[in-house]
Amino acid sequence: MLAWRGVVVRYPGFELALDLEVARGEALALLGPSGSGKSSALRVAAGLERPSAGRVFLGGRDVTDLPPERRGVGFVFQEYALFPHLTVERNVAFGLEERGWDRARIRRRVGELLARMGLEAHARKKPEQLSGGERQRVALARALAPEPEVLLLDEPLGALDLRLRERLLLELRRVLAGEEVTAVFVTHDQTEAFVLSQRVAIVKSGRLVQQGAPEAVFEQPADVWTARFLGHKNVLTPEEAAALGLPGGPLVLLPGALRPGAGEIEARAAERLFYGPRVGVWLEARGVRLYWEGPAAEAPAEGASLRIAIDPERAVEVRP
Ligand SMILES: Nc1ncnc2c1ncn2[C@@H]1O[C@H](COP(=O)(O)OP(=O)(O)OP(=O)(O)O)[C@@H](O)[C@H]1O
Repeated sequence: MLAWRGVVVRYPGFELALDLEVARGEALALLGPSGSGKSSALRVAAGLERPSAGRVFLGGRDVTDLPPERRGVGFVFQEYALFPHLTVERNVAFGLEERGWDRARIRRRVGELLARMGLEAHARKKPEQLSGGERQRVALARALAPEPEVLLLDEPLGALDLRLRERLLLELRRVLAGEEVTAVFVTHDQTEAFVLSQRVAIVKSGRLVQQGAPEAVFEQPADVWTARFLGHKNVLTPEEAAALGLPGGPLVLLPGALRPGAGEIEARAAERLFYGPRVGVWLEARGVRLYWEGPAAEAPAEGASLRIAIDPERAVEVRP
């Protein structure tokens, strides 16, 4: 449905080189740290930026030379804010009027989207009268209104507080499934990428380092950098692995690999962090710092000495 083929974007001191395809109906997350080139990839797909080399395909058609409005993509970018002088419903209707939809059809589509986004009560308000989360939902409704085949979202939950993010995350997930749209979104937050997408593509310094289903990528990261970026805390050098009696390395210990209270390895609970539903404990064992997380009832007390076991089945080898 969407493909970057040999796409290169160059700025002073930076180069993005990308070959990537997104299937029809798929939700793909472009995941990477700040400055890795995710937004550039998205802007090239939207037509907001021309690549220095390579082509962009949409539905099998080469759209590299087409302007954004002729690509049939919807996008939600920070800089494309809502029209401040228009009400919520007029914002959502705007693109449909431009496309010459008849009034009855516009009214139907706008009503449907406002209902889906929980915005009916705000239909007559101006953007300045809305909260950040409501504005984000309007932007999403506006992008979805003309039934684009492809939806491009740059940090769609970027500026929101944690609770609102979680709520909008679920809504966005429902919308993506309900609209049967092909979606690509950019984020630096791995949980957001995991929850929303069927596939994640991880970008580092303008290069794709790994792609796959969220669980597959999490359970088998390509290398040490990717493992850490995805949030793994137990990433062991070969020396640390050897100290713990594990062959090979670098190794990533997957969740569930550490069992406190059983086994041969003597350890000390250096820090106990109460997160609410779960407790995190930093352990020191044979000169190696290890992280365990689980329910409070199973967590060792801070300062306690204990024995731990490591399940070698839950240790995966990664490239340095
Ligand atoms: N118009 C531009 N002119 C010059 N350099 C640019 C331009 N746009 C982006 N860059 C540079 O290209 C690199 C990649 O930028 P890009 O916005 O694609 O990264 P990103 O991964 O989306 O980052 P972030 O998560 O911070 O938005 C950065 O180093 C950035 O400074």
